Amino acid sequence: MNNSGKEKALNLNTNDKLYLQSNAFKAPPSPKQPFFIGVAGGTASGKTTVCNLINSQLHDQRIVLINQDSFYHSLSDEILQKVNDYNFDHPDAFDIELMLSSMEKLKHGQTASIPNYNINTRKRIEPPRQVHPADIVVLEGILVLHDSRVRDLLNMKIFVDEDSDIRLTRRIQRLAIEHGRNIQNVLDQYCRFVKPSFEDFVLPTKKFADIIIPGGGDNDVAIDLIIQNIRTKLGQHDLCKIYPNIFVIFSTFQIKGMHTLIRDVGTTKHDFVFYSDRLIRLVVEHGLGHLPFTEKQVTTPTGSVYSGVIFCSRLCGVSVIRSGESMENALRACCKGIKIGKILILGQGTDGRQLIYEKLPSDIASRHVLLLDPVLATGSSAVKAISLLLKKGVLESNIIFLNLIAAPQGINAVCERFPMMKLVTSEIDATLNESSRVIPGLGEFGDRYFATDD
Ligand SMILES: O=P(O)(O)OC[C@H]1O[C@H](OP(=O)(O)OP(=O)(O)O)[C@H](O)[C@@H]1O
Ligand SMILES: O=c1cc[nH]c(=O)[nH]1
Repeated sequence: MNNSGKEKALNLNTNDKLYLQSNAFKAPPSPKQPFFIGVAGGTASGKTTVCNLINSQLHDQRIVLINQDSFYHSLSDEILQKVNDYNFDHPDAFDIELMLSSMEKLKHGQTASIPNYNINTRKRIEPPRQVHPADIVVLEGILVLHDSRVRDLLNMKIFVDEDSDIRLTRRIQRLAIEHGRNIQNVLDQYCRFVKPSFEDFVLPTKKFADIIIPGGGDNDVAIDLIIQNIRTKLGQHDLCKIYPNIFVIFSTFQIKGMHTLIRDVGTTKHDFVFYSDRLIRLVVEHGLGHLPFTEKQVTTPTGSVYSGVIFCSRLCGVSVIRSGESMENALRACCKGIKIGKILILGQGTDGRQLIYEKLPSDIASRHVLLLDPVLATGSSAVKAISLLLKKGVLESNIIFLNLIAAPQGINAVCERFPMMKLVTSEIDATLNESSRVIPGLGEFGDRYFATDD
Protein backbone atom coordinates (compact mmCIF):
# COMPACT_ATOMS: atom_id res chain seq x y z
CA MET A 1 0.00 0.00 0.00
CA ASN A 2 1.29 3.47 -0.75
CA ASN A 3 1.46 6.27 1.78
CA SER A 4 -1.71 7.95 0.70
CA GLY A 5 -3.54 4.65 1.23
CA LYS A 6 -2.12 4.36 4.73
CA GLU A 7 -3.06 7.92 5.54
CA LYS A 8 -6.57 7.24 4.34
CA ALA A 9 -6.87 4.25 6.66
CA LEU A 10 -5.26 5.87 9.65
CA ASN A 11 -6.33 9.40 8.82
CA LEU A 12 -3.04 10.75 10.04
CA ASN A 13 -4.55 14.19 10.23
CA THR A 14 -5.54 15.31 13.70
CA ASN A 15 -8.82 16.74 12.40
CA ASP A 16 -9.92 13.43 11.07
CA LYS A 17 -11.42 10.40 12.71
CA LEU A 18 -8.54 7.99 13.15
CA TYR A 19 -5.10 9.24 13.83
CA LEU A 20 -1.85 8.51 15.55
CA GLN A 21 -1.60 10.87 18.48
CA SER A 22 1.60 12.49 19.66
CA ASN A 23 1.87 10.00 22.53
CA ALA A 24 3.17 7.40 20.08
CA PHE A 25 3.48 3.75 21.16
CA LYS A 26 5.95 2.95 23.89
CA ALA A 27 8.42 0.25 22.99
CA PRO A 28 8.29 -2.75 25.31
CA PRO A 29 10.82 -1.98 28.05
CA SER A 30 12.63 -5.28 27.59
CA PRO A 31 12.30 -8.11 25.08
CA LYS A 32 11.21 -10.42 27.90
CA GLN A 33 8.22 -8.32 28.98
CA PRO A 34 4.89 -8.76 27.24
CA PHE A 35 3.58 -6.11 24.90
CA PHE A 36 0.42 -4.69 26.50
CA ILE A 37 -2.37 -3.40 24.30
CA GLY A 38 -5.40 -1.64 25.79
CA VAL A 39 -8.57 -1.53 23.70
CA ALA A 40 -11.16 0.93 25.04
CA GLY A 41 -14.37 2.39 23.62
CA GLY A 42 -18.05 2.72 24.33
CA THR A 43 -20.46 -0.15 24.81
CA ALA A 44 -20.94 -2.18 21.60
CA SER A 45 -18.39 -0.09 19.70
CA GLY A 46 -16.66 -3.14 18.23
CA LYS A 47 -13.89 -3.59 20.82
CA THR A 48 -14.26 -7.37 20.96
CA THR A 49 -14.17 -7.65 17.17
CA VAL A 50 -10.97 -5.59 17.10
CA CYS A 51 -9.43 -7.80 19.81
CA ASN A 52 -10.48 -11.00 18.03
CA LEU A 53 -8.94 -9.75 14.79
CA ILE A 54 -5.69 -8.87 16.55
CA ASN A 55 -5.74 -12.33 18.17
CA SER A 56 -6.39 -14.21 14.95
CA GLN A 57 -3.89 -12.24 12.88
CA LEU A 58 -1.15 -12.70 15.49
CA HIS A 59 -1.89 -16.41 15.96
CA ASP A 60 1.82 -17.20 15.67
CA GLN A 61 2.50 -15.19 18.83
CA ARG A 62 1.71 -16.12 22.43
CA ILE A 63 -1.24 -13.83 23.06
CA VAL A 64 -3.81 -13.59 25.86
CA LEU A 65 -7.02 -11.60 25.92
CA ILE A 66 -8.32 -10.21 29.20
CA ASN A 67 -11.68 -8.50 29.49
CA GLN A 68 -12.12 -5.68 31.98
CA ASP A 69 -15.53 -7.21 32.81
CA SER A 70 -13.63 -9.94 34.68
CA PHE A 71 -12.77 -7.30 37.26
CA TYR A 72 -16.35 -6.26 38.04
CA HIS A 73 -16.98 -6.30 41.79
CA SER A 74 -19.12 -9.23 42.92
CA LEU A 75 -22.46 -7.78 43.92
CA SER A 76 -23.89 -8.46 47.38
CA ASP A 77 -27.41 -9.88 47.62
CA GLU A 78 -28.53 -6.52 48.99
CA ILE A 79 -27.28 -4.63 45.93
CA LEU A 80 -28.63 -7.33 43.64
CA GLN A 81 -32.13 -6.61 44.90
CA LYS A 82 -31.79 -3.12 43.44
CA VAL A 83 -29.61 -4.09 40.51
CA ASN A 84 -31.46 -1.77 38.13
CA ASP A 85 -30.08 1.13 40.16
CA TYR A 86 -26.50 -0.07 39.86
CA ASN A 87 -24.20 1.70 37.39
CA PHE A 88 -22.08 -0.96 35.66
CA ASP A 89 -20.45 1.73 33.50
CA HIS A 90 -18.94 3.73 36.37
CA PRO A 91 -15.19 3.32 37.14
CA ASP A 92 -16.10 2.28 40.71
CA ALA A 93 -17.90 -0.81 39.38
CA PHE A 94 -14.48 -2.35 38.67
CA ASP A 95 -11.84 -3.65 41.04
CA ILE A 96 -9.09 -1.54 39.50
CA GLU A 97 -6.54 -2.45 42.20
CA LEU A 98 -6.90 -6.14 41.32
CA MET A 99 -6.71 -5.36 37.60
CA LEU A 100 -3.55 -3.36 38.15
CA SER A 101 -1.85 -6.00 40.29
CA SER A 102 -2.76 -8.72 37.76
CA MET A 103 -1.23 -6.67 34.95
CA GLU A 104 1.88 -6.02 36.98
CA LYS A 105 2.29 -9.75 37.59
CA LEU A 106 2.03 -10.48 33.87
CA LYS A 107 4.43 -7.65 33.13
CA HIS A 108 6.97 -9.31 35.42
CA GLY A 109 6.57 -12.70 33.82
CA GLN A 110 4.37 -14.17 36.59
CA THR A 111 1.08 -16.04 36.32
CA ALA A 112 -1.96 -13.94 37.25
CA SER A 113 -5.29 -15.14 38.67
CA ILE A 114 -8.01 -13.35 36.72
CA PRO A 115 -11.49 -13.53 38.30
CA ASN A 116 -14.20 -15.47 36.51
CA TYR A 117 -17.11 -13.03 36.56
CA ASN A 118 -20.55 -14.40 35.79
CA ILE A 119 -22.48 -11.74 33.93
CA ASN A 120 -25.85 -13.32 34.83
CA THR A 121 -25.37 -13.75 38.59
CA ARG A 122 -23.10 -10.66 38.78
CA LYS A 123 -20.76 -12.61 41.05
CA ARG A 124 -17.29 -14.05 40.71
CA ILE A 125 -17.14 -17.79 40.39
CA GLU A 126 -14.32 -20.00 41.56
CA PRO A 127 -11.76 -20.95 40.45
CA PRO A 128 -10.23 -17.87 38.85
CA ARG A 129 -8.65 -18.17 35.40
CA GLN A 130 -4.89 -18.71 35.56
CA VAL A 131 -3.29 -16.51 32.91
CA HIS A 132 0.33 -17.25 32.12
CA PRO A 133 2.79 -14.65 30.82
CA ALA A 134 2.65 -14.21 27.05
CA ASP A 135 4.24 -12.12 24.31
CA ILE A 136 1.15 -9.96 23.94
CA VAL A 137 -1.55 -9.16 26.49
CA VAL A 138 -4.69 -7.49 25.14
CA LEU A 139 -6.83 -5.78 27.78
CA GLU A 140 -10.28 -4.88 26.55
CA GLY A 141 -13.00 -2.83 28.24
CA ILE A 142 -14.93 0.41 28.27
CA LEU A 143 -12.64 1.98 30.86
CA VAL A 144 -9.21 0.43 30.35
CA LEU A 145 -7.73 3.87 29.58
CA HIS A 146 -9.36 5.52 32.61
CA ASP A 147 -6.81 4.87 35.37
CA SER A 148 -3.43 6.52 34.76
CA ARG A 149 -1.57 3.65 36.44
CA VAL A 150 -3.14 1.15 34.02
CA ARG A 151 -2.42 3.46 31.09
CA ASP A 152 1.23 3.63 32.12
CA LEU A 153 1.51 -0.15 31.75
CA LEU A 154 0.13 -0.15 28.22
CA ASN A 155 2.51 -0.16 25.26
CA MET A 156 -0.28 0.60 22.80
CA LYS A 157 -3.59 2.32 23.58
CA ILE A 158 -6.47 1.91 21.14
CA PHE A 159 -9.86 3.64 21.27
CA VAL A 160 -12.61 2.11 19.15
CA ASP A 161 -14.92 4.88 17.98
CA GLU A 162 -18.40 4.17 16.71
CA ASP A 163 -21.47 6.26 16.08
CA SER A 164 -23.69 6.34 19.20
CA ASP A 165 -26.85 5.30 17.27
CA ILE A 166 -25.05 2.24 15.93
CA ARG A 167 -23.80 1.39 19.43
CA LEU A 168 -27.30 1.71 20.89
CA THR A 169 -28.79 -0.43 18.12
CA ARG A 170 -26.15 -3.12 18.71
CA ARG A 171 -26.74 -3.00 22.46
CA ILE A 172 -30.48 -3.52 22.02
CA GLN A 173 -29.78 -6.35 19.57
CA ARG A 174 -27.33 -7.99 21.98
CA LEU A 175 -29.17 -7.62 25.29
CA ALA A 176 -32.85 -7.55 24.34
CA ILE A 177 -32.92 -9.80 21.29
CA GLU A 178 -30.04 -12.25 21.89
CA HIS A 179 -30.13 -12.39 25.73
CA GLY A 180 -33.90 -11.91 26.12
CA ARG A 181 -33.64 -8.94 28.47
CA ASN A 182 -36.63 -6.62 28.82
CA ILE A 183 -36.25 -3.93 26.15
CA GLN A 184 -37.60 -1.18 28.42
CA ASN A 185 -34.97 -2.09 31.05
CA VAL A 186 -32.23 -2.00 28.41
CA LEU A 187 -33.34 1.46 27.26
CA ASP A 188 -33.75 2.76 30.84
CA GLN A 189 -30.29 1.52 31.78
CA TYR A 190 -28.85 3.11 28.64
CA CYS A 191 -30.38 6.52 29.40
CA ARG A 192 -29.70 6.47 33.16
CA PHE A 193 -26.19 5.03 33.21
CA VAL A 194 -24.60 3.92 29.93
CA LYS A 195 -24.91 7.17 27.99
CA PRO A 196 -23.96 9.56 30.86
CA SER A 197 -21.04 7.33 31.92
CA PHE A 198 -19.85 7.16 28.34
CA GLU A 199 -19.83 10.94 28.20
CA ASP A 200 -18.35 11.45 31.68
CA PHE A 201 -15.77 8.64 31.85
CA VAL A 202 -15.27 6.73 28.57
CA LEU A 203 -15.19 9.46 25.94
CA PRO A 204 -12.67 11.61 27.89
CA THR A 205 -10.18 8.71 27.67
CA LYS A 206 -10.09 8.97 23.88
CA LYS A 207 -7.44 11.67 24.24
CA PHE A 208 -5.07 9.14 25.81
CA ALA A 209 -5.27 6.76 22.85
CA ASP A 210 -2.37 6.31 20.45
CA ILE A 211 -4.80 5.11 17.81
CA ILE A 212 -8.49 5.83 17.30
CA ILE A 213 -10.33 3.39 15.05
CA PRO A 214 -13.54 4.59 13.48
CA GLY A 215 -15.88 1.83 12.43
CA GLY A 216 -14.36 -0.68 14.87
CA GLY A 217 -13.80 -4.19 13.58
CA ASP A 218 -15.05 -3.27 10.09
CA ASN A 219 -12.01 -1.09 9.53
CA ASP A 220 -9.81 -3.79 7.96
CA VAL A 221 -7.17 -1.36 6.77
CA ALA A 222 -6.66 0.15 10.23
CA ILE A 223 -6.46 -3.35 11.77
CA ASP A 224 -3.84 -4.41 9.20
CA LEU A 225 -1.73 -1.35 9.98
CA ILE A 226 -2.01 -1.99 13.72
CA ILE A 227 -0.94 -5.63 13.23
CA GLN A 228 2.05 -4.54 11.13
CA ASN A 229 3.04 -2.09 13.83
CA ILE A 230 2.70 -4.66 16.63
CA ARG A 231 4.79 -7.15 14.63
CA THR A 232 7.52 -4.56 14.13
CA LYS A 233 7.53 -3.62 17.80
CA LEU A 234 7.39 -7.19 19.00
CA GLY A 235 9.35 -9.36 16.74
CA GLN A 236 12.47 -7.39 16.88
CA HIS A 237 15.23 -7.86 19.33
CA ASP A 238 17.31 -4.67 19.35
CA LEU A 239 20.03 -6.54 17.45
CA CYS A 240 17.59 -7.32 14.64
CA LYS A 241 17.11 -3.60 14.19
CA ILE A 242 20.89 -3.18 13.86
CA TYR A 243 21.55 -6.19 11.63
CA PRO A 244 18.96 -6.90 8.96
CA ASN A 245 20.66 -10.27 8.29
CA ILE A 246 19.41 -11.85 11.57
CA PHE A 247 16.21 -13.88 11.48
CA VAL A 248 14.79 -15.09 14.79
CA ILE A 249 12.04 -17.67 14.30
CA PHE A 250 8.69 -16.57 15.74
CA SER A 251 8.27 -17.75 19.31
CA THR A 252 5.20 -19.74 20.27
CA PHE A 253 4.33 -21.48 23.54
CA GLN A 254 5.59 -24.73 21.95
CA ILE A 255 8.94 -23.16 21.08
CA LYS A 256 9.28 -21.49 24.47
CA GLY A 257 8.41 -24.82 26.12
CA MET A 258 11.10 -26.65 24.16
CA HIS A 259 13.64 -24.00 25.09
CA THR A 260 12.60 -24.33 28.73
CA LEU A 261 13.33 -28.05 28.55
CA ILE A 262 16.69 -27.89 26.82
CA ARG A 263 17.90 -25.11 29.07
CA ASP A 264 16.87 -26.91 32.28
CA VAL A 265 19.95 -28.47 33.93
CA GLY A 266 17.71 -31.29 35.21
CA THR A 267 16.53 -32.41 31.76
CA THR A 268 17.57 -35.97 30.92
CA LYS A 269 19.87 -36.67 27.99
CA HIS A 270 17.03 -38.35 26.15
CA ASP A 271 14.74 -35.31 26.48
CA PHE A 272 17.56 -32.90 25.69
CA VAL A 273 18.15 -34.68 22.39
CA PHE A 274 14.42 -35.00 21.62
CA TYR A 275 13.59 -31.32 22.17
CA SER A 276 16.83 -30.04 20.62
CA ASP A 277 15.98 -32.10 17.54
CA ARG A 278 12.49 -30.57 17.37
CA LEU A 279 13.87 -27.05 17.63
CA ILE A 280 16.63 -27.79 15.14
CA ARG A 281 14.04 -29.02 12.66
CA LEU A 282 12.14 -25.73 12.97
CA VAL A 283 15.32 -23.70 12.46
CA VAL A 284 16.25 -25.80 9.43
CA GLU A 285 12.79 -25.40 7.87
CA HIS A 286 12.90 -21.65 8.52
CA GLY A 287 16.40 -21.41 7.05
CA LEU A 288 15.34 -23.24 3.89
CA GLY A 289 12.70 -20.54 3.45
CA HIS A 290 15.52 -18.09 2.69
CA LEU A 291 16.71 -20.05 -0.34
CA PRO A 292 15.83 -18.87 -3.83
CA PHE A 293 13.04 -20.62 -5.70
CA THR A 294 11.59 -20.58 -9.18
CA GLU A 295 7.92 -20.50 -10.05
CA LYS A 296 6.30 -23.67 -11.31
CA GLN A 297 2.79 -24.67 -12.32
CA VAL A 298 1.57 -28.24 -11.83
CA THR A 299 -1.64 -30.05 -12.69
CA THR A 300 -3.47 -31.52 -9.70
CA PRO A 301 -5.48 -34.81 -9.77
CA THR A 302 -8.62 -32.67 -10.19
CA GLY A 303 -7.22 -31.42 -13.49
CA SER A 304 -6.73 -27.94 -12.06
CA VAL A 305 -3.57 -25.90 -12.29
CA TYR A 306 -1.70 -25.13 -9.10
CA SER A 307 0.77 -22.23 -9.26
CA GLY A 308 3.66 -23.04 -6.98
CA VAL A 309 7.42 -22.99 -6.75
CA ILE A 310 10.38 -25.35 -6.90
CA PHE A 311 13.25 -25.19 -4.49
CA CYS A 312 16.78 -24.30 -5.36
CA SER A 313 18.69 -27.58 -5.79
CA ARG A 314 22.32 -26.47 -5.60
CA LEU A 315 22.67 -26.73 -1.87
CA CYS A 316 24.95 -28.26 0.66
CA GLY A 317 25.30 -28.37 4.41
CA VAL A 318 28.48 -27.74 6.37
CA SER A 319 28.54 -28.80 10.00
CA VAL A 320 30.94 -27.45 12.59
CA ILE A 321 32.18 -30.54 14.43
CA ARG A 322 30.89 -31.66 16.80
CA SER A 323 27.75 -29.85 17.94
CA GLY A 324 26.87 -28.91 14.35
CA GLU A 325 26.61 -32.60 13.53
CA SER A 326 23.48 -32.74 15.71
CA MET A 327 21.77 -30.66 12.98
CA GLU A 328 22.65 -32.94 10.07
CA ASN A 329 19.71 -35.32 10.47
CA ALA A 330 17.16 -32.51 10.31
CA LEU A 331 18.83 -31.14 7.19
CA ARG A 332 18.88 -34.58 5.58
CA ALA A 333 15.21 -35.08 6.52
CA CYS A 334 14.32 -31.87 4.67
CA CYS A 335 16.75 -32.05 1.72
CA LYS A 336 16.92 -35.52 0.25
CA GLY A 337 20.49 -36.65 -0.52
CA ILE A 338 22.09 -33.33 0.47
CA LYS A 339 25.90 -33.26 0.58
CA ILE A 340 27.26 -32.29 3.99
CA GLY A 341 30.81 -31.06 4.50
CA LYS A 342 32.61 -30.82 7.87
CA ILE A 343 34.80 -28.31 9.60
CA LEU A 344 36.66 -28.89 12.87
CA ILE A 345 37.66 -25.84 14.87
CA LEU A 346 39.35 -26.25 18.24
CA GLY A 347 40.39 -23.94 21.05
CA GLN A 348 38.62 -21.50 23.33
CA GLY A 349 37.52 -17.86 23.28
CA THR A 350 37.92 -15.10 20.76
CA ASP A 351 41.57 -15.58 19.86
CA GLY A 352 42.22 -19.23 20.53
CA ARG A 353 40.02 -20.94 17.92
CA GLN A 354 41.96 -22.68 15.15
CA LEU A 355 40.80 -24.50 12.05
CA ILE A 356 42.01 -28.11 12.42
CA TYR A 357 40.22 -30.01 9.68
CA GLU A 358 37.90 -29.43 6.73
CA LYS A 359 36.27 -31.66 4.17
CA LEU A 360 33.90 -29.80 1.88
CA PRO A 361 32.16 -30.62 -1.44
CA SER A 362 34.62 -29.81 -4.26
CA ASP A 363 32.00 -27.69 -6.08
CA ILE A 364 30.96 -25.78 -2.93
CA ALA A 365 31.63 -22.41 -4.62
CA SER A 366 28.56 -22.90 -6.83
CA ARG A 367 26.26 -23.92 -3.98
CA HIS A 368 24.14 -22.26 -1.34
CA VAL A 369 25.60 -23.34 2.00
CA LEU A 370 23.64 -24.11 5.15
CA LEU A 371 26.20 -23.75 7.92
CA LEU A 372 25.23 -25.80 10.98
CA ASP A 373 26.22 -24.92 14.55
CA PRO A 374 23.66 -24.79 17.39
CA VAL A 375 25.58 -22.36 19.64
CA LEU A 376 26.98 -18.94 18.74
CA ALA A 377 28.96 -17.66 21.72
CA THR A 378 31.93 -15.33 21.04
CA GLY A 379 31.51 -15.92 17.31
CA SER A 380 35.10 -17.03 16.98
CA SER A 381 34.26 -20.48 15.50
CA ALA A 382 31.61 -19.03 13.19
CA VAL A 383 34.00 -16.34 11.89
CA LYS A 384 36.61 -19.05 11.17
CA ALA A 385 34.05 -21.29 9.45
CA ILE A 386 32.55 -18.51 7.32
CA SER A 387 36.00 -17.19 6.38
CA LEU A 388 36.92 -20.68 5.16
CA LEU A 389 33.75 -20.88 3.04
CA LEU A 390 34.52 -17.51 1.46
CA LYS A 391 38.10 -18.66 0.77
CA LYS A 392 36.63 -21.66 -1.04
CA GLY A 393 34.71 -19.28 -3.31
CA VAL A 394 31.25 -19.45 -1.70
CA LEU A 395 29.37 -16.17 -2.13
CA GLU A 396 28.73 -14.51 1.24
CA SER A 397 25.10 -13.98 0.23
CA ASN A 398 24.81 -17.75 -0.40
CA ILE A 399 25.56 -18.64 3.24
CA ILE A 400 22.75 -19.29 5.72
CA PHE A 401 24.00 -19.93 9.24
CA LEU A 402 21.54 -22.13 11.16
CA ASN A 403 21.72 -21.81 14.92
CA LEU A 404 19.71 -22.59 18.08
CA ILE A 405 20.95 -19.95 20.52
CA ALA A 406 23.04 -16.88 19.88
CA ALA A 407 24.77 -14.50 22.29
CA PRO A 408 24.84 -10.79 21.37
CA GLN A 409 28.66 -10.84 21.33
CA GLY A 410 28.69 -13.61 18.69
CA ILE A 411 26.01 -11.84 16.66
CA ASN A 412 28.06 -8.63 16.65
CA ALA A 413 31.19 -10.50 15.62
CA VAL A 414 29.53 -12.39 12.78
CA CYS A 415 26.88 -10.02 11.45
CA GLU A 416 29.13 -6.99 11.38
CA ARG A 417 31.85 -8.83 9.49
CA PHE A 418 29.54 -10.72 7.10
CA PRO A 419 26.54 -8.48 6.43
CA MET A 420 25.43 -10.47 3.36
CA MET A 421 25.27 -13.80 5.19
CA LYS A 422 21.97 -14.71 6.88
CA LEU A 423 21.82 -15.88 10.48
CA VAL A 424 18.72 -17.89 11.43
CA THR A 425 18.38 -18.61 15.14
CA SER A 426 15.61 -19.59 17.54
CA GLU A 427 16.56 -17.36 20.50
CA ILE A 428 18.96 -14.54 21.27
CA ASP A 429 20.37 -14.90 24.78
CA ALA A 430 21.43 -12.17 27.21
CA THR A 431 25.23 -12.33 27.26
CA LEU A 432 28.38 -14.41 27.85
CA ASN A 433 30.06 -15.11 31.18
CA GLU A 434 33.76 -14.70 31.88
CA SER A 435 34.39 -18.21 30.46
CA SER A 436 32.66 -17.30 27.17
CA ARG A 437 29.64 -19.52 28.01
CA VAL A 438 26.25 -18.28 26.82
CA ILE A 439 24.05 -16.86 29.62
CA PRO A 440 21.42 -18.09 30.42
CA GLY A 441 22.44 -20.60 27.74
CA LEU A 442 22.13 -24.35 27.95
CA GLY A 443 25.59 -25.44 29.09
CA GLU A 444 27.86 -27.43 26.79
CA PHE A 445 25.59 -28.36 23.92
CA GLY A 446 27.88 -31.04 22.49
CA ASP A 447 28.40 -32.74 25.84
CA ARG A 448 24.67 -32.78 26.61
CA TYR A 449 23.62 -33.92 23.12
CA PHE A 450 26.26 -36.62 22.75
CA ALA A 451 26.16 -37.62 26.45
CA THR A 452 29.82 -36.92 27.14
CA ASP A 453 29.11 -34.84 30.24
CA ASP A 454 29.47 -36.21 33.76
O1 LIG B 1 31.15 -18.71 19.34
P1 LIG B 1 32.25 -19.47 20.00
O2 LIG B 1 32.82 -18.80 21.21
O3 LIG B 1 33.30 -19.86 19.01
O4 LIG B 1 31.59 -20.79 20.57
C1 LIG B 1 30.73 -21.55 19.83
C2 LIG B 1 31.27 -22.91 19.60
O5 LIG B 1 31.23 -23.62 20.82
C3 LIG B 1 30.56 -24.85 20.62
O6 LIG B 1 31.44 -25.83 20.29
P2 LIG B 1 32.45 -26.44 21.40
O7 LIG B 1 33.76 -25.77 21.31
O8 LIG B 1 31.76 -26.43 22.71
O9 LIG B 1 32.70 -27.88 20.85
P3 LIG B 1 31.74 -29.16 20.68
O10 LIG B 1 30.75 -28.80 19.65
O11 LIG B 1 32.68 -30.21 20.23
O12 LIG B 1 31.11 -29.51 21.99
C4 LIG B 1 29.61 -24.54 19.49
O13 LIG B 1 29.12 -25.68 18.87
C5 LIG B 1 30.40 -23.64 18.63
O14 LIG B 1 31.13 -24.33 17.66
O1 LIG C 1 27.65 -21.74 26.28
C1 LIG C 1 28.26 -22.35 25.38
C2 LIG C 1 29.30 -21.74 24.65
C3 LIG C 1 29.91 -22.47 23.66
N1 LIG C 1 29.50 -23.71 23.42
C4 LIG C 1 28.50 -24.31 24.10
O2 LIG C 1 28.14 -25.46 23.85
N2 LIG C 1 27.90 -23.60 25.07
